[in-house]
Amino acid sequence: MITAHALTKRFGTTTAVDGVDFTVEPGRVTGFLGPNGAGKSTTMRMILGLDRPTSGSVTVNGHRYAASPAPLREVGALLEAHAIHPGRSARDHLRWMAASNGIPTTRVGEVLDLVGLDGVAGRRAGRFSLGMGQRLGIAAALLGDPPVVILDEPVNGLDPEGIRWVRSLARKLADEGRTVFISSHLMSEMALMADHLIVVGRGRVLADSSMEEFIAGHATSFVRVRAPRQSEVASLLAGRGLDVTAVATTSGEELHVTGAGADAAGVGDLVGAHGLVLHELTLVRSSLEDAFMTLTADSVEYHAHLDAPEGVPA
Ligand SMILES: Nc1ncnc2c1ncn2[C@@H]1O[C@H](COP(=O)(O)OP(=O)(O)OP(=O)(O)O)[C@@H](O)[C@H]1O
Repeated sequence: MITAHALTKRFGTTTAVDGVDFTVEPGRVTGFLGPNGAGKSTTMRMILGLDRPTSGSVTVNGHRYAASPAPLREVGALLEAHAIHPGRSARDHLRWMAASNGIPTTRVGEVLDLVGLDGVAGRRAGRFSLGMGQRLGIAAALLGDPPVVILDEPVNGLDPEGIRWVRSLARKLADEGRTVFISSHLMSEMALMADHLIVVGRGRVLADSSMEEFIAGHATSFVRVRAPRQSEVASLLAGRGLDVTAVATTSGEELHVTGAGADAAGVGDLVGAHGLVLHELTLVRSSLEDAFMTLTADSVEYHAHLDAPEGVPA
């Protein structure tokens, strides 16, 4: 279990992590989601004792990780920038790590097999693709068979097969009862991988809930209606207690209908019973990606202002 309490990290005038509290529990995959610069890597580095908190604390299984006598057996971590000697083979890299941590070298073969690198274990790591490098980093993280696994953006650079593999590995590790903490800036990825979600923006926790609760609370939907006699349809629906908003689009005005009972069939039946004609009736679900963007909109460090003409500040 990982526990952060009022955890804060400042770099000069930048507050990278701003008084966060959270718990990462065993037996489930916890997604750590936030836009670039939200403070995810800094938080993970503090968990691992690589950065010292400015104030507050973070513990792994009740104590500071840096104080652990057998670090690799307690926490396995893949950080974004992992240093591997380019001239050393994958097998030698892992053997060296095992030896310096008192782990039997027989474990090296097991983890190489687990991550699918057994066929290329003798090749120099400097020649590895980004995806192979990620797999090697994950192999290193699992070397000590740790009960706590921390992976910072593990799917970066992986192809779809590799992404699916990370997903099933995370599931397997959680099912074995381990604490699995995975960062990402992609909501779509987290939705498929995590049971629990901690969303951060500008160093603060914006949401901490089960994936199910997050979806129920944030994924919204509305019914899009177009009709030749639009204002009559609008007043009919509003008269039944539905929330109706007229929205101007490039292809003319449309109605967005929300509220209890705002399903496409109900809207269609009601309008039909009053002899009115519809040209469009669509249930539109906002994606989880939209929910994440809305939640973190104020926390994004660098916005792309695509609609601003060149040279004009947006
Ligand atoms: N060593 C450092 N010195 C100065 N500022 C830093 C340092 N490390 C991180 N920061 C700043 O702290 C903030 C949080 O960075 P961090 O890397 O933790 O975010 P992140 O959520 O992991 O983002 P990304 O997805 O881009 O890696 C950013 O504004 C970053 O520029």
